Amino acid sequence: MSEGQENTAPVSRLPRLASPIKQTSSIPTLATAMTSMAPLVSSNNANKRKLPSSPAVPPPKRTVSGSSATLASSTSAGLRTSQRGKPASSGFVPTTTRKTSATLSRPASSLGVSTRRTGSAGSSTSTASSSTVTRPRPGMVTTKRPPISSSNSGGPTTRAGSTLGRSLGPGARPTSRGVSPALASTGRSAIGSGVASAAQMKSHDGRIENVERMVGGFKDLLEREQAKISSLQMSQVDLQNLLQSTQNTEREARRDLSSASEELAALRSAHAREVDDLERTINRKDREKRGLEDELKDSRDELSRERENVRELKQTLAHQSTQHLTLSAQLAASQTQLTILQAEVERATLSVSSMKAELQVGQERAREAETKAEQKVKEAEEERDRRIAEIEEELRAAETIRRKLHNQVQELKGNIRVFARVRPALSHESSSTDALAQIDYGDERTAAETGQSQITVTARTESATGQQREQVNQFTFDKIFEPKAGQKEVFEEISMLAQSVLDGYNVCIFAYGQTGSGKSWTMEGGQNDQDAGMIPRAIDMIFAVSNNLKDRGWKYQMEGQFLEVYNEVINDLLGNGQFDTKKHEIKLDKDGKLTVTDVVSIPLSNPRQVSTLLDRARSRRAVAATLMNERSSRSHSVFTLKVKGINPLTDEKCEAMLNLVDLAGSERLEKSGAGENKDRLKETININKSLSALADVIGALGQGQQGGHVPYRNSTLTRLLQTSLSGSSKTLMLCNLSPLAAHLGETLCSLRFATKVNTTVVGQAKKQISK
Ligand SMILES: Nc1ncnc2c1ncn2[C@@H]1O[C@H](COP(=O)(O)OP(=O)(O)OP(=O)(O)O)[C@@H](O)[C@H]1O
Repeated sequence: MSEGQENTAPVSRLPRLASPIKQTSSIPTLATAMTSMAPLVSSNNANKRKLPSSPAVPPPKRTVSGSSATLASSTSAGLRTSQRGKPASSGFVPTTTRKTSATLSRPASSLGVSTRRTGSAGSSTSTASSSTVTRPRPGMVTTKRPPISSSNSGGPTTRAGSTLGRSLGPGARPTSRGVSPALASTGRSAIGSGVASAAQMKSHDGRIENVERMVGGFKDLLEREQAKISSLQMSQVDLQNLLQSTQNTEREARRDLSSASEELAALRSAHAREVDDLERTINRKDREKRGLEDELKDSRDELSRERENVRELKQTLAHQSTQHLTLSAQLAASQTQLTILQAEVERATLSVSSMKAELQVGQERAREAETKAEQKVKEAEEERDRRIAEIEEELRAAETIRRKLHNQVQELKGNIRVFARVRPALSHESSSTDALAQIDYGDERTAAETGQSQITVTARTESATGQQREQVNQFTFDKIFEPKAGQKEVFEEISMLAQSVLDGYNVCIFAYGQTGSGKSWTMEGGQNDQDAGMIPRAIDMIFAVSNNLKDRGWKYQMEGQFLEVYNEVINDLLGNGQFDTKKHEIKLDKDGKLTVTDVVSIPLSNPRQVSTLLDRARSRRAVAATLMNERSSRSHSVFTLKVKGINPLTDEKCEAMLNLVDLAGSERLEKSGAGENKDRLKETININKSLSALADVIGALGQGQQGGHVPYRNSTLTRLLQTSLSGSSKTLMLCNLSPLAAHLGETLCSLRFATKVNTTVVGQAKKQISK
């Protein structure tokens, strides 16, 4: 609330003080009139000395009595108001009131003096004035003209007449109309001087008459003034009474004002508190309103959700009603079934009870039987343990015998054995009869009985005369594998050799044949288990057998190394870096143990490590494309598994090596297509040199040159395989053959080489006993 607004309310609450304000404003008017009249009263005496030059203006009787009446009514109204209620202080003007009182007091005193003088002037006038004062009524001031004679009698009138006579001069004479004696004496003295003429006398008479009229007028005026004075005195009394009551009213008004101010202040503070309270209430209500609006919004949302739920529930209800009907029908059917089943259950319960009784009898019997059986089992276990111990002892003896027999068989078979394997025609190769060479295989039953397999290769040539000639070439080997033979079948024949490694014999299996005849396939094989070649299968088997031999006291340690002979240089295929830059030397100690310097040998604890090892070696192999095979290997690869075994039970030890060799392609120079390429030419020359050195070594061994010279040193390959090609080792050559007619010449060369090896009788294999 603003300052202006605060001030407005109290003012509007003080209408009762309007009358005193009017009264106050009327007081100065009355006072002014009285003040203006005071000189008139006081000038009565002066007028007696100095006559006015014009007739007096009739007195404003109505104004005075009207003012008195207004004043009286205003005063009485103000008093009534004051007595009835509490007048507002703000509407009251004390300063003006005080000023009015002061103004009023002065004329009152002057009037009092004048009244006293008037009273002493004549008893009739004094009486009239007294009666006027004692009965103050507004209409009492009249224009009644007092008789001139009464005016002439009395001191003041005489003094006035003498004064007038002095002013008129010595010529003035007294008149019967009440001219003052002084004036009359003045006229008489003038006449008495006898100087004035008749005209002058006439003029003087006129003047005297005028003066007399003026005197009469003055008297009338005087009377009216006296009447006014009386009236004013009455008014003064009224005013004094009014003043007194006004002062009382003022005091009351002041008290009222004070209490009103206090009340106003209290009201203002209360109002302010109320306003604060209201503002707080409004704020709280606003917050409540916002909260309610939020709640309303939430409620609406919830309502809409509930409606949605109700709608869904109705749908669900309808659906469930349908289901309920269906279920009711099913329930009725089920109850029927239940009744039937309950009957059956009752029957079954009866039979169960009888069975339980039987079961109890049976259980007792079973317990008895169990006790007997446990006793028997215990006896049987003791017998079994005793028997196992006996069998193990027998087994160990049998193992020793088996080893002896196994090696005797191997020796009987010859320490160098030759298998031939013909690969199938590949998908990209023509499978027409003309494309394939005519290769026939001997009877399998005969082969099984004799231990020797035959292969017949028929070569058709045309003579210079155009005659068709047919050359039949028959070869006999330890085993011949037809194209349909899988990796598993081939390995079954090799596994006995691989097992000999665990018996302490050096074993060398090498794949020989022209490029693309299937050497790598036979030795390494494909990626899946079915296509796995001889190397992974041999490793798997050796680990499996070594595990089995643990029961018989054998403990084995194994290491693998993978070397490559390329252009007569040894590369370590497990070495670090992409290319092996180290120079490796082959060393043979006096105990006949062969080692290669600076090659990585990886300890093998499980067969899975071997596939990682083969992948690593394969990526490092020098592979070059030739006309014969798009992925032709131009080097000899030699995988060596070193095995060390110890049997604390039998106090046996053994140490041996398994060499699995994938020889480079054996094709002749003109077939390899390497003639125009120097690198290829060098590769082919080195390959042929090493292979012919291998043939020479085998040939030398075959000629029975025991203790004679065997040309191992003619090639790196024969030096590396020296221990495996000596009489103390077991050697297997796998001769790989192509089925294609186009490769017939190479096939016959390979078969002849293999026959040469096969007929070689190498000395007895010797078990390698480690020291
Ligand atoms: N018995 C087989 N069964 C199925 N595919 C074979 C068989 N033998 C060889 N192959 C396939 O014949 C192709 C040539 O074989 P492989 O690479 O083993 O010949 P290679 O004599 O080792 O040749 P290189 O001397 O150039 O290494 C390969 O694609 C191989 O998969």
